[in-house]
Amino acid sequence: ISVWSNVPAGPPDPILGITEAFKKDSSPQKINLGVGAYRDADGKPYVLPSVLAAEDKVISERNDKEYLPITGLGTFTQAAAVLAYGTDSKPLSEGRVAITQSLSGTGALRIAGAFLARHYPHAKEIYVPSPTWGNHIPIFRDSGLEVKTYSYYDKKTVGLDFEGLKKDLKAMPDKSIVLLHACAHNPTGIDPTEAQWREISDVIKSKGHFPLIDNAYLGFASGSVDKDAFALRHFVEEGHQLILCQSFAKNMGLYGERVGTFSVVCADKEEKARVDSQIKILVRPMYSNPPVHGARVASTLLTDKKLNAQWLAEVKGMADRIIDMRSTLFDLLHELGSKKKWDHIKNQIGMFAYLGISPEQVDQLAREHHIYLTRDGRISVAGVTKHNVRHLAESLHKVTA
Ligand SMILES: Cc1[nH+]cc(COP(=O)(O)O)c(/C=N/[C@@H](CC(=O)O)C(=O)O)c1O
Repeated sequence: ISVWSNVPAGPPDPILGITEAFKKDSSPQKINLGVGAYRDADGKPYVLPSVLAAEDKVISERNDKEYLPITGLGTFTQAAAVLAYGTDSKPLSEGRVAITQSLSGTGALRIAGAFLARHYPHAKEIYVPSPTWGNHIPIFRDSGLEVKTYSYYDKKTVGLDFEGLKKDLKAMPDKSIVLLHACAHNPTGIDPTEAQWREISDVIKSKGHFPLIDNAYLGFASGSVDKDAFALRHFVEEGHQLILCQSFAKNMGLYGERVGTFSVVCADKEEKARVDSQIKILVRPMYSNPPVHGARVASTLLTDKKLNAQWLAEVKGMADRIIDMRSTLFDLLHELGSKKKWDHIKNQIGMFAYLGISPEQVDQLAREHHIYLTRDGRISVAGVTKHNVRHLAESLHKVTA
């Protein structure tokens, strides 16, 4: 018998599998609201003009294609760190942030899982919000950590279960590892307020928990980098020694270029050097060194003043279009006479809206209305446009009336 006869057929990815189903649908009315990838006003993939301009500049430099260092392109990682931690970040100015380029956000999270499993002395499990981005669970499980959850979403209010969240943080063993979404929580689109972030930081500090911050939407959520970086920068100012995972897939539209960073806030320069050495020991046998093109484009966008200003305007443009579609969908549902409360569609932030509908209603939207979204009722608002928002509103009204 074949050597692989014991390999079972596995299920399609809950998110990427939606796109497969969408592609099979021949209806001209079909809408893909599954994968969290930005679409322009015509529903097309969007390559930011500032990215194209940066790419032209990179290509004109006729660079070589030598290996990058294990931790990637230094000009990129330094600039990416400043973007996230801020120009006046103490740990950065004191030279105590160890950082490596990563294979986008997923790669950064995988390095985080492996680093914590190997070096974190107090626990071998990680607490993630319930719900969280689907891929978080296998990333940390495959890294050798046990995955547990803490309360996050309140079905009744389609809002944050803040009391439950604090209760769970207090109930965890001291020094637990806690995953936090820096902004634009996936899949709910529900973020703590600044006041709630301050309380969360206090509870985490009182318990000595370790914050692992996933920042996949910096600038893309509110349109302002500084606003979206509030939680991260507050935690750093409060003295938390955290890990940060950055992705430039969404805010630069560099999805397929796989551009991100993994960084660790250390106690001092000497510790940073030790941590840096262990990051290299982890990465070298994982993929040796990262792809160079996307990092050069991102580095140009972060360091060239004119292109940086253009890029920030374009990120705000993407955020604004999504925010506009939230209001349009809300208004249309109201116009159609829906009796349901849909305020959460407007109040949520970032790429996604968590509709609060059932898996059966999700199936009905696909089967009867050719609208594709993940079974948890999450839609990528980035996939909603002026052309398809009426079909979406009418269909949503029909399945929830
Ligand atoms: C919270 C979060 N963190 C990390 C990532 C990783 O993205 P990367 O391309 O590795 O930088 C994603 C991607 N989320 C969307 C795409 C996907 O599932 O891969 C999504 O939720 O649809 C996240 O939503």
